[in-house]
Parts: sequence; structure tokens; C-alpha cells
Amino acid sequence: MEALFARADAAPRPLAAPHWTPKFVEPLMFDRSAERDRAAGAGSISFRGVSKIYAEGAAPALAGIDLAIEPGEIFGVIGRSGAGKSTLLRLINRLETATEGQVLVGGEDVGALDEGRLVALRRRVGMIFQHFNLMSAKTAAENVALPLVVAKRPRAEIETRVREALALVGLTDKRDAYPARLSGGQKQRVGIARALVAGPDVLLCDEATSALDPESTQSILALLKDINRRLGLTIVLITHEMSVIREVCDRVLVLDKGAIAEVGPVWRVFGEPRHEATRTLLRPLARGLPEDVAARLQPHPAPQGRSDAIVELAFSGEGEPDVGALAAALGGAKPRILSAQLDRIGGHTQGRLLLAVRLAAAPQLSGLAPSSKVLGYVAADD
Ligand SMILES: Nc1ncnc2c1ncn2[C@@H]1O[C@H](COP(=O)(O)OP(=O)(O)OP(=O)(O)O)[C@@H](O)[C@H]1O
Repeated sequence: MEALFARADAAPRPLAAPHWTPKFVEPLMFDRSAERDRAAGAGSISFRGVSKIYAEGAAPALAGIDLAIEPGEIFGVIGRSGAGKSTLLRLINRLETATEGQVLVGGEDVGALDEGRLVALRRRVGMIFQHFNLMSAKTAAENVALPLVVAKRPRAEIETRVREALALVGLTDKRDAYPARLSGGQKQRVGIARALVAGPDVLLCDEATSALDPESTQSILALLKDINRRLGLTIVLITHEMSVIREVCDRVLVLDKGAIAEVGPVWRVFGEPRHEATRTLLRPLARGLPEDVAARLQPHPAPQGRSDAIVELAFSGEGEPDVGALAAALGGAKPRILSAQLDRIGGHTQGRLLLAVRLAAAPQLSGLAPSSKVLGYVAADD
């Protein structure tokens, strides 16, 4: 029998720092990887000059999209409401068809597939949803089995695959539970098992954590990351939660009014947003000045009395802030940290420090961070 989750070419990611241990996974499942012979490039997705217009005379939902998603990456899509995220996702499994251009999955033009090949495509591209879309009258195992039942697979194969899929998502003990008896996180795990049961190359996630509490969100994100690492699955996810992108994605696409605003590694796009749409989306992530400081901020130093400069040091890329160098440069300037937000995203430092320093020290700050700027001035307290 064809191995369920085996991926002959699925070792592209380092297994370092597994922050989530799927103790329930049966090792046997992954030992069969060599059995499955997968086409080179399976899991790749390309958009070539894709436009989508829903109705004559309406503004295009997507226009001129050229994009390549690599096999095995976790690719995030963000954008304001109506930017075209769902449309882009639904073009991948042909829930929508492009008005112009081509969408290729594993090199195959999905717009040109006949009915039979479309069914095969949907097996290669699993999908999970914000509200799980489970059938309430079926147990967890029956929900997971559905795609295989519809595909008329032999009963023994269905049983094996369902058992393995439930084990993969940590729900072996819930196989006979009905959705009403499951938590939101558990329902989404059932959704993931159902999406994986036919052994897809691609998993599409449509706001998969938006209906979950923070703890369930974290565990679903950890599960998605683990699935991606273990199975080499390409994951494309759309979300309005920037923290989800920061947590799991390798690259992110920012859509704005149906067009690509920017695309790149998350650390770069979040660290150095180039498009206004990106900056707007990221604003809630950026911790601003403390309110009392913002209220006193002036564009120029006070003509009388002493002023402090309010300085932003932005870090994005290799290396961390050198506290020793900061102290050496600012020793006499009474530097105070007003706000600090630093993250490591994909091995890169991203974030900023907001400092208040004596006015005279402000010029010494350049060189202490990849980017530094004076945001304004406040009258010194002393
Ligand atoms: N089935 C449809 N028929 C007509 N117009 C549609 C249809 N689906 C989407 N649209 C329109 O296409 C545009 C893009 O919609 P889409 O749902 O792809 O955006 P989105 O970024 O996913 O938005 P949201 O974050 O609100 O879900 C919107 O103007 C929307 O009104």
C-alpha cells in the first residue's frame, strides 16, 4: 500500500529545536518514506500573470499576480479585508478559476484539469477552515475518513490512514467523539487530520486559528510547523493575525487591493516594511512611545532649559544589540530605555529600542543599530 505520510524528498528542513514533541506519533509511519516516489517539484505553486474578476464591471479581486511558492515552505498571506487573500488561496485548489493567467501546482496548470484530474488535485491539496467545517453527525474518525470514503478507497486502507492521521494530530483517544464534545483546538486537529488523510503535498489554511483561544492557537501553530517539518508539506496560510505569520511563516506576501504590495522573508518584511499597506498592518505589533512621553514630544529641543532626545534604534538582520557598546557610547548621557521590543524571527533580530538620552549624545547613536533616528524631544525632568 502507498505510504500515507511518506515523503521521499522530505528532508529539507533542519530538525533543530523541535519545540513541540509529538509523542503520540507512531514512528512506523515515517519509516516508510522511501516507498513513496514523488514527482520532483510536488508542492510547488506558481501564479503566472493571474487575474480574477468576479463580475463584469467589478474591480478585479486579483490583478497581475506573479508568484512562486517553493515546495516545503510555510507561506503566509496578509492584507486588509477585501485585499484578495481568500481568492488567492481558493485559486490553488480551483475552488475559484482565474480570469486570466495560470496557477500551477506541482507544475500542473490547475485551470486546464478535466474533472478526473481535478479530483486528484484536491487530494494533493488539503484545506482547513476557520470554523473547521466538520460534520456534526459524524465522529472524529468518520470526519477524517470522508475524503477516502468519497474516493472509494478500500476499507482496510481507510482504517489505517485514519488511525495514522488521528495519531499525527494527537487525537487517537478522541476517534469516537462527536464534534460537539471536542474543544475548538481539537476540532481543528480533526480538520487537519482530514486534510492530511489523503497524503497531500500542499495544505491551505484559511484563518485556521482565528476562532481559537491563544493557547489552542499556539498548539495548532506548533502542530502545523511540525507537520511541515516532518512531512515536507507546503503550507499556505492566510490570516489577519500578524503574530501567526511571525510565529510560523518562512515568507510572507502582502496583498493590497488585489495586487502584490511586497513579498519576502518574514524577518525582512516585518523588520523593514517597504509598502504603506505593510506598515499599516504591522502597526498593532509595534509598541509605541509611552503615552506620557508621546504627549510631551516636541519636534525641536526647547530653546530654554534642557531637553532629552527620544531616539529609536531599529534592529533588523544579523546580530543582536550590543549593550556594552551602547553603554560605552552613551555612558555620560543618562540613557533610559522607554520601550523595548526585540524578537528573533527565522534567526534574525527584529525590533526596536526607544531611548531617552541627553541631547548632546544623540549624534553618537548612529552606528549602534542598523537604523537610528531621533523621534523628537522632551523637556528633561531634571
Ligand atoms: N464570490 C464572489 N463574488 C463576487 N465578489 C467576490 C466574491 N468573493 C470575493 N469577492 C470580492 O473580491 C474581493 C476580494 O475578496 P477576498 O475574499 O478574496 O478578500 P480577502 O482579502 O480574503 O478579504 P477578508 O479578509 O475580508 O476575508 C472583495 O472585493 C470581495 O468582495
